[in-house]
Amino acid sequence: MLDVSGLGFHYPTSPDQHGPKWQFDFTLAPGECLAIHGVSGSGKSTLLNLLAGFLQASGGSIRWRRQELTPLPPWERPITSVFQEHNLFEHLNVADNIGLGLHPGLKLSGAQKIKIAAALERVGLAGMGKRRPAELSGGQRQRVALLRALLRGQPLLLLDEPLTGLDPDARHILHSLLLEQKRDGVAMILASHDAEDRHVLADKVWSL
Ligand SMILES: Nc1ncnc2c1ncn2[C@@H]1O[C@H](COP(=O)(O)OP(=O)(O)OP(=O)(O)O)[C@@H](O)[C@H]1O
Repeated sequence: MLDVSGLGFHYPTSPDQHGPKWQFDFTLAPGECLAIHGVSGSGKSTLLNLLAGFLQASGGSIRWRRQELTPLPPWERPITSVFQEHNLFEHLNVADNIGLGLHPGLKLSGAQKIKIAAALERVGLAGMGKRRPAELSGGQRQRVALLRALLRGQPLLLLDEPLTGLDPDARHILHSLLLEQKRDGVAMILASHDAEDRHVLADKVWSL
């Protein structure tokens, strides 16, 4: 169970200004998806960045299976994030970008390489493992970023508009991939403006 309690945050602003402030409280069970939506600037990315550890909360707690996560740096949290900037490494090919999710030093077994090729095929990118990210379309890069995240196998997944701009076929494939993750017990938080994504994936919808 993810238990977020009294998680507070405000962006530092100049002393005579008062920036926006948030306090988040919610729980999420393994396999559940919480969708958050709201107008631009309502704080969706702020919440995801707090959970991922890219922003430090001013108070409150984030507990996963009773472990307190707030003191941990992002890489020690049981969390994978897929944010809007896909953060692919341009000097690595597609297969190696995904392989980083399996082994940070890219020491991959034959079985892991086969797993990467199969994952690429699953999302309609068969045979594209040797390409560089610059040789892919925006939607293809998005799929690579999502695969890298999923193959890491972390129990918590944070998704910031992961399917925006994809064509209907690609969306359909990624919906079934994400539903599979839920069945495997992965808990997810999805920031999405898209009502269909929320309808297909979310167990709870929260308007910020
Ligand atoms: N580094 C920052 N310093 C000060 N204020 C910030 C900073 N980053 C974001 N904000 C402000 O915090 C608020 C929430 O921003 P956030 O990016 O979380 O919104 P969002 O709901 O994800 O928006 P969008 O849907 O446009 O991505 C906005 O008013 C924004 O201007």
